[in-house]
This record gives sequence, C-alpha cells and structure tokens, in this order.
Amino acid sequence: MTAPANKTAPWTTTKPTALLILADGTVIEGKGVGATGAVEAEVCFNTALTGYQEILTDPSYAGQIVTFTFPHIGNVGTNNEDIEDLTPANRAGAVGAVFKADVTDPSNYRAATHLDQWLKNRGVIALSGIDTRALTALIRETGAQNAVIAHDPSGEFDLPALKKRAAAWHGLENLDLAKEVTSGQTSVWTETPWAWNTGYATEETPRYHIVAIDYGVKRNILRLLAGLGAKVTVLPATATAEDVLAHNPDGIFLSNGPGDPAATGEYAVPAIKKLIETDIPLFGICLGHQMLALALGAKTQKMHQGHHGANHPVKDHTTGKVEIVSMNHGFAVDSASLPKGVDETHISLFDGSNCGLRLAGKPVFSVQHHPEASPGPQDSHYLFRRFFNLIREKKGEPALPERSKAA
Ligand SMILES: NC(=O)CC[C@H](N)C(=O)O
Repeated sequence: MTAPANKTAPWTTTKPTALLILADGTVIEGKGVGATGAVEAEVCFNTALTGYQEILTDPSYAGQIVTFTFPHIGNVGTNNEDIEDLTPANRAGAVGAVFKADVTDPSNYRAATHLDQWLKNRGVIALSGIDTRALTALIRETGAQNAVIAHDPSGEFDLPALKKRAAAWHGLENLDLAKEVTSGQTSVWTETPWAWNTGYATEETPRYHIVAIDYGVKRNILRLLAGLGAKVTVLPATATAEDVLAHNPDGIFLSNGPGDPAATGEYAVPAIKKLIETDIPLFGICLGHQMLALALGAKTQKMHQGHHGANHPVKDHTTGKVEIVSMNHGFAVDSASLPKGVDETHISLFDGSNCGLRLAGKPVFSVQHHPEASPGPQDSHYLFRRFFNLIREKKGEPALPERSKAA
C-alpha cells in the first residue's frame, strides 16, 4: 500500500509544515494545525460525524492520535461546555489529530475559540490536508499504527530522527495511562445535571450515593449519574476497596480510561476484586468493563484496529434489542475467557466481540461501549437506569422502566 500523502494539495506547493510518520517509515505530509513539536502515539480512526471536541477531550484517547474520517473538522469551533475530561487543567485526551480538510473559521453561535487556537492551548498537534480515506484504509488493513506526529511552521524536520522515534515507540500495550489522567483527588461532582440526558426528571435532592473511580472518567457519565438522582463522589484511580467502602456508597462506578487494562493489575484489579465481594451494585464502562473482566478472571487482548465511532451496532442479549452506540476502545475482553458464572450480555454486531458482562447472583455488570455517548446516539442510556434499578432493588424500591418514551 502506498503512502496516503496528498502532495498536490495547494499548501504543500512549498514545504509541508506537519508530518505523520508511521513506525514502518511511511511519511505522510500535511499542513500543521494546533500545537507545534513532535509526539509519539498510536494512530487510530474515528468514524463519528459529530462531536470532535468531545472526542479529542475523551481521556481514553490519551496516547493516541485520532484520524477523523469525517472530512470537515473545526467548522463549529470549540466552546467551554463540550469538554469531556474532568479537570480542564489536566488536559487529558488525544495528543494528536488528523483532518482531511483545512480548518476553517468557525460558524456557530456556541463557538468561543477557533479549533486551531484551542488545540494550541491544549498542546494537541494536528495536521490537515491528507487523504484520510487512504490512511483509514491502511489502518484497517494493517492495524492501529505507532507513529510520530510533528508540526513545525518552518517545515524543517529531522526526518531520520523522527523515523527512529516512531519505530522505537513502545506502543499502548502494557502501558498504564489511567493513573496519569485521573483527576487524582477525592471530590464531589457538582456540575448541574442535564435533565434532557436522563429521560427522567432530575431529582432535586440526591437520594443515592455513588462512588465513581476515575480512571479517566468522561463528564457526561457523571452528569448522567447525577441526573438520575445521585450524589457522586469521585475517587482517584488508585483508590483501594477500603477507600471506596469508607464512603458507604449505594453504588460503585468504574470509569472508562486510556491505556492497556492489563497494566492496571497492580492497583485497580485487586481493588475491584474486593469490591465485587460486597453486595454493593457495581457498574463499569469501557476500561472499567475490561478491568472488571480481569478481576473476574477473564483475559483482555489488543484489537487489530479497535472500535472508534458513534455508529456501532451492539446487541443486548438480555432483551434481544439492538442499540446504535458510541465506541472508543483498542483492547477487548476475550469472550472465550469469561469464567463460569459470568454471562456475556452484549456483543458487537460488527465483529462479534464482547461488549458486556454480568456476574451471576451479584448486582455487578459492565459494558464495553459508551452509554453516555458524548458524542453519539443515546440508545444505551437505559444502562444507567439498569444500574439505578439494582440500587433501588437493594433498597426495596420499585424498578424504573429501563427505557423512557424517548429512548
Ligand atoms: N474508552 C475506554 O475506556 C478505552 C479502554 C481502553 N483504554 C481501550 O482502549 O480499550
């Protein structure tokens, strides 16, 4: 396969100001956007049609460069609301981005900052003007690639040195990034929940207490938990089972997050093992799902190209319903390794891979996809209600319908 460089693009009649250098030495030339410098990361592609700001600020993208298959990125600018990492100061999220079209001036009433400036502020290096279809096809054929993305407005690059860096980068396997992106301190989530997100009227006074372990949690997860009537205490990734139980929670939530789930085996997995011994309802999303599977004795593995998009079909075996979901993962739970007593509840209809599990006889379940969306369809919001119903059941309260009229 030839390099998907687009050397005839108008801005490259002089020198390219940004490069994407794959570990195999392929050099893709483009126009620099955002921060300058060079960084090693894994390149993946995301097929969502909307939500570039939420995608770029999803802490699960730490250590990754996102190639957007949607060609026009930046046209609605950026704002201060569509940010998914918990503390903006952390600036956790993708380290690089690849766009097809040049970034235009924003045209949207919510736009506060031009994408170029916003990427600069966050330290994200991007390049535009390449054939993203060809790059996506290359990733689909050869798998997610280790690479270096480099931006220098002078167009002066030390190519041999950058190629060396790309080839030498260790990749995401065995890499623990959750500890790096966690907000790192105990806090109570206070942002006002968005009632429209829940399908139910927001409860005025929280009736339940949920402890969320932050491995790189997305804001919309916390909003949805709060919107269903919970006070949410956020604990750092390294919280022990004792730290969690000291808060006397009605429910425990394991968040999404970046890196290799198997690399969290020293702190997260042992804590989760203890937490599932209690009878407290527990719900995990994405990295939280993968770590729960590890705690139950299953295995996780690196995927070929991963799932990154907002249009993936997933089947819920417990209801027979198909939901169109938001996805962002490069590792997956090996269904064949699920031990007895652990049921596979959801599968991807793209490749049959595991997308959910539940522990027989315990109020414990998790999913691989992103029911909080942001961005993406809200088909899976019912999973939050499923979690709350486990809490309600334990308290002797009647179950809420899983699906509101809107869902
Ligand atoms: N969104 C997530 O939590 C991602 C989980 C994990 N880092 C993966 O890539 O599979």
